[in-house]
Amino acid sequence: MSRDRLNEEQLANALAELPEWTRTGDAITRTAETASFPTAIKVVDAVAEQAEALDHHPDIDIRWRTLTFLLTTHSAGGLTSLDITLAHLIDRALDAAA
Ligand SMILES: C[C@H](O)[C@H](O)[C@H]1CNC2=NC(N)=NC(=O)C2=N1
Repeated sequence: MSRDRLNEEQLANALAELPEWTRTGDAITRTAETASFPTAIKVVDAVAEQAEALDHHPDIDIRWRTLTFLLTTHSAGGLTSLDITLAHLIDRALDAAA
């Protein structure tokens, strides 16, 4: 999968499929409240496994049962298709825990 930065048009198209995500400059973020702290940790564990498989890692903020994920591709200095792929996987992990 490409680690090239997405252009504005590619990014707009990709973000149209990710309504829960907010663009903040060169990153996208999603905050989600889970049912409990153990559920939040299970989501983080599932995401960690997928991030390893993808060799692409989110910044994760854990506050009791609220998780914030921040995605960017450090090596590219911006957003790439890896961030879009990981965002969809995180959406799926959150849905599965709901
Ligand atoms: C060598 C390895 O591919 C790199 O260090 C990877 C690991 N995970 C990564 N994760 C993220 N979010 N950005 C990167 O640039 C990155 N680089």
